[in-house]
Amino acid sequence: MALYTRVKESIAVITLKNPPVNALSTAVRRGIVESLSQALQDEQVKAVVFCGENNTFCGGADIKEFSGSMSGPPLVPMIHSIEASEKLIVAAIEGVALGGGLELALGCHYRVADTNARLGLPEVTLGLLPAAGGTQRLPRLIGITAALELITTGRHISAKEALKLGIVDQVIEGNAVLAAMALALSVIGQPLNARRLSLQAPAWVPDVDYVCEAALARVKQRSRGAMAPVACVQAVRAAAMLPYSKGMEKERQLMDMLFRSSQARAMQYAFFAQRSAGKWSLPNGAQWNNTKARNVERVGVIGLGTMGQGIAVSLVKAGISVVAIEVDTKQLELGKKAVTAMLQRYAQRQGVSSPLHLLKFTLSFHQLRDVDLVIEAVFEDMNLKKRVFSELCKVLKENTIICTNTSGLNVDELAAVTDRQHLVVGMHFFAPAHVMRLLEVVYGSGSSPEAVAIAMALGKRMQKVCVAVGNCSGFVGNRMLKHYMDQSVYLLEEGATPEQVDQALEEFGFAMGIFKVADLSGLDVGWRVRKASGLISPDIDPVKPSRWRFGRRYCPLPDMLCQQGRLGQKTGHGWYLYNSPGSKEAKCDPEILKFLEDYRLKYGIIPRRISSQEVIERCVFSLANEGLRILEEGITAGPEDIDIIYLFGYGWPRYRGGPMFYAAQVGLSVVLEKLEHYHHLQPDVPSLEPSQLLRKLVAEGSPPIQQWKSHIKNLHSQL
Ligand SMILES: C/C=C(\C)C(=O)SCCNC(=O)CCNC(=O)[C@H](O)C(C)(C)COP(=O)(O)OP(=O)(O)OC[C@H]1O[C@@H](n2cnc3c(N)ncnc32)[C@H](O)[C@@H]1OP(=O)(O)O
Repeated sequence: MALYTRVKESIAVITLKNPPVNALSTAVRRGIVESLSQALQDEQVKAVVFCGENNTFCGGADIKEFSGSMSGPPLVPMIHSIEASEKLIVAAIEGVALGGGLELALGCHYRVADTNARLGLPEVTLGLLPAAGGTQRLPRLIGITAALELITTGRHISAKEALKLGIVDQVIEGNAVLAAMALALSVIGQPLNARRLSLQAPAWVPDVDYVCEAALARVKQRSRGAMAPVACVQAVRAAAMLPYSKGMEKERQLMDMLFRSSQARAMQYAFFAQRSAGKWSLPNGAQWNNTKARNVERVGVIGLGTMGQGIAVSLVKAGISVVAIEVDTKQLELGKKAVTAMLQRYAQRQGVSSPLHLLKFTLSFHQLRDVDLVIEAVFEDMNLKKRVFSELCKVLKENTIICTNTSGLNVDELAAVTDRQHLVVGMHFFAPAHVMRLLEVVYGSGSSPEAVAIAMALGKRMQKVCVAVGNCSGFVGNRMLKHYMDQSVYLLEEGATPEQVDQALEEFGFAMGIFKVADLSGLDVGWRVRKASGLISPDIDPVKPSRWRFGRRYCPLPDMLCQQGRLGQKTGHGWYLYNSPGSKEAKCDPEILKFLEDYRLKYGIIPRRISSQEVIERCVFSLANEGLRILEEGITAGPEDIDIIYLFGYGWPRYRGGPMFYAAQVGLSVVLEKLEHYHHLQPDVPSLEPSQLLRKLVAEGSPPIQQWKSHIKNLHSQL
């Protein structure tokens, strides 16, 4: 709703009330229309101030309403009547003015913001465009180029930047509502036409066509198949080329197309999935709102390799003191140099003072005696990690949390060597740890809810998107990835090339195809894991290794590449060829094509043409199938957690929602049918066998993804 109040005789204040972000729900829009009409009818009122309750102007349209049938006053005519008002209207922006919230403010004649306010048109991140006049009014206010940048990225900007761009008229420290009233009193009576953005022409740009074409090329390259950024450019171009009313018509047409799209549904799902992952819960009933996390101020980081460096940088950026440990002076100096350089660059870019005083580098475990939490980031070796954990217990305070950054080792086995199993959790960062947003917080069978809460809260402070997951081999992300990778190499055996598989995956929307990713990470990473798990042993023929291990299909191609020293980018060749070791541009390598041909000949495999559809079905459905198994086992609380892991850690295209959402969108019965088909063709690949949960969900009529949790609960109670 909206609250109407009269102050200072001649001023009416309309306060949006819809906690927590005053989204423009049906009730709020009704309230605005009624309050505005009251203000316009009251002869004593000369000016109106719009503001939001609880120092939050407005978070935009109510996204929850998008999935139902919309009712109540529509935004476009509502904002138009604000702009057309004969009485002066000022927006007092505190907290946020986002999406429809900013569009409402753009309909007002003046805008005042407080110094901490954030503004933006983030509709593109929801698969939409600013369709309440935002694509037409903003270019008229700040010019085509700046509007294109803001609308196509959805970036939030500070009040300071908004002032510089001309979006707000004043930025004040203190009460924006009082400042808006003061501004209103100082300009009452002045003509308003010059303040009505729909009546203005966008500032002239010498070559609008060129600017828009360049923007189009940029967004197409960046968004990898997402429709909304392209539509945003088209709408802004209409603002540059057409009169306001025609531009609005174009905005509406484009919005109609986007609003109905599966991409918009996926991105709106992703918005709520991200928030749902933050509301973690454990199988024992502990959850985010019934578990207190004590504060962490000092953290120890053990190991300053690539992961440790990134973790230390993220911690310091969050204002946390770090004691960083290495085994010898040389490693310590190397780590120190890298961390210091990263933080200095960060301070320079942000224009802040360097936070290096928060860092201490040492070789001595004794320096850890005061820390509240440690993150172990040593080499991925169980025995080494166990040794580190035992040593830590000798020096740490008795309530210090011990976290491991393992990417898949058993957290319970590690906890077992400590004197505090309840205080041990996994914090699985993704490389590079100071850049990647994802953090899997892994709870073991003995981890206390408090330890999980502390790790989740620390991750959030480090600006990570945290997902609580149970302890299993590879946790969630890497466990699922294994099946996706297996299918991709089987496809090579059967006739595909690395480029063909990668192209299909990139067209699907992945940031990078699987073989390019493997070359980037280094093929030896997986090789080491396979050696440790007994899949590679000295008695296996290196020239013609078996294609089966432990009774299951196995593809030895990656091992054979490693044996040839083809480890990826770092050696200048892997699945692709690179100009030199370390260079990034992947080129098709004729040697690999020959190698694959010889391999198929040696094993009597007749190559066949493989379609992009088959690549996607086999790689993506086997990934989703494993995700369903993870849900079945209760490793995550819901499908949203899995999707967030893939969106933030594995370059999954946001406009496809995540693997679980994608499976639901394609249709669970289709996924089931395809998996049955591929499993029939590959009976020696157990992971292709449709999961029990998939069969159950299909049998129960393929409920929407939001209802899966209750079906999973029933599955658990039947087990
Ligand atoms: C056409 C389309 C038009 C005209 C639009 O306006 S589309 C909407 C455009 N607006 C946005 O995209 C803003 C979305 N919201 C955010 O970015 C953030 O929520 C925030 C910056 C406004 C606040 O961030 P934060 O303080 O971290 O809080 P949360 O993100 O956790 O949000 C708190 C709860 O509010 C719910 N929420 C937030 N925005 C909306 C919204 N626009 N509609 C409906 N609900 C919204 C959010 O889901 C959280 O709810 P719970 O999970 O706590 O139930």
